[in-house]
Amino acid sequence: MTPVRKRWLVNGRGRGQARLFSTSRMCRTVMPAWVIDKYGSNDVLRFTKNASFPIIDFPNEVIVKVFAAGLNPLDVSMRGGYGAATLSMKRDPVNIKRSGSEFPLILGRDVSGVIMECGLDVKYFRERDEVWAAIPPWKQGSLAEFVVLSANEVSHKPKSLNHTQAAAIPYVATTAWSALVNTGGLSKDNCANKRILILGGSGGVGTFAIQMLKAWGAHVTVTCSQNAEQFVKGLGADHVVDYTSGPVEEPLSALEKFDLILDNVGGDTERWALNLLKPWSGAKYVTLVTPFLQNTDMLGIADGMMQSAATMATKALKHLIKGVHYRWGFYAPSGPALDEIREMVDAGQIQAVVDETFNFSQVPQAFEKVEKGHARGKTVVQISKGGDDL
Ligand SMILES: NC(=O)C1=CN([C@@H]2O[C@H](COP(=O)(O)OP(=O)(O)OC[C@H]3O[C@@H](n4cnc5c(N)ncnc54)[C@H](OP(=O)(O)O)[C@@H]3O)[C@@H](O)[C@H]2O)C=CC1
Repeated sequence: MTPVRKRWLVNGRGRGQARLFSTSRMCRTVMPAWVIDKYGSNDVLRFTKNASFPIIDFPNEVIVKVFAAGLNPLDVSMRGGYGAATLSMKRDPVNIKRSGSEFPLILGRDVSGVIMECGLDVKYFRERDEVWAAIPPWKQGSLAEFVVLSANEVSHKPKSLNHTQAAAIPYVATTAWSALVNTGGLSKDNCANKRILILGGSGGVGTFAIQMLKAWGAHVTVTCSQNAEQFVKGLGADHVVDYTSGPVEEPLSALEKFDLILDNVGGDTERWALNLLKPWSGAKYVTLVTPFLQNTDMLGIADGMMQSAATMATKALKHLIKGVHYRWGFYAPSGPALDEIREMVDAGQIQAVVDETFNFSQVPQAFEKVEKGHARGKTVVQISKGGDDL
């Protein structure tokens, strides 16, 4: 690890644009991180002090020193190779060329930390700004001391949260925002009196979505285990249905119909959930559990995408005939969405729901916890000393 003085660099690796950026005061080539060198179960996780230090390749990028990292079910799936075909297509070709593959791969989609370095085109952030972000799954993740992100994926962290709390929000928040706002068409101005059903309300996405929708004035019904009932009511859920005490569609069918359903559960929910929507009123069912990445993993990019498009179109048409809209929801990176969410957090409308925290040496245990399921909010790993809470 050789410290180098700050300098300006022109990085010309043939991407068709000159890349000017400043290196850090203490320019390092390696850093501590948890990596995987192949896909598999928890034993593929490996701690190293020699992971490649992130590089600013584009002038709109920032390097963030990670104080806390949130884990998501996606990290467990990606550890096993889920999405590898599609994500490899989106990965930085320079990095792939450097190591010959996507490995060593760093997982971890949520980050809360402080900006250490800004590319020359970055206007909105400065070094030492406290930030949070949801890291796209095709980029190296936050289970490392540093991570590089585009400035438009980053947002200033809510002042009312410490880093551990802040790391519990970005990925589930940007997913819920994308599903409810971009796909579902909801906003703070049109939610009042809308009836929303959240299938799977006690996990990461559910606990965030309940709070956001309540802040926007919606009436929120939630399905969860009986032992999570008080927990989700405490977050604002108006009505709770226990899915463990029998087929959940029966009690739900007895309720007034819904304007939107957010499905965090999948499986056989599609068989009955769309019947719970108000027909011919623009009502939407948005599911986060889609076969998109699985299809490309199994069939290859072209066939997998065609298969997904055909499945999506067939289902959308089938339900459109009955007067309801069927949609797939996806995580979408968005600093601007996180800016809006920060305001709601700092206004006391949304709280971070941290299920359990682990330290940096306990990353395998954190994965085990997420893998066991039954989440009540989020699992967070504290990465570096120096955050206000560490
Ligand atoms: N398409 C996309 O881009 C994204 C998709 N996702 C997907 O969305 C889903 C939810 O994500 P996330 O909230 O982070 O996951 P979590 O693991 O944090 O939460 C899942 C929750 O659902 C509960 N649950 C399980 N089965 C049922 C059921 N039948 N009915 C009601 N609740 C149930 C679990 O608790 P318990 O078992 O105790 O009841 C748990 O609290 C995951 O499948 C994830 O992969 C997430 C982000 C992005």
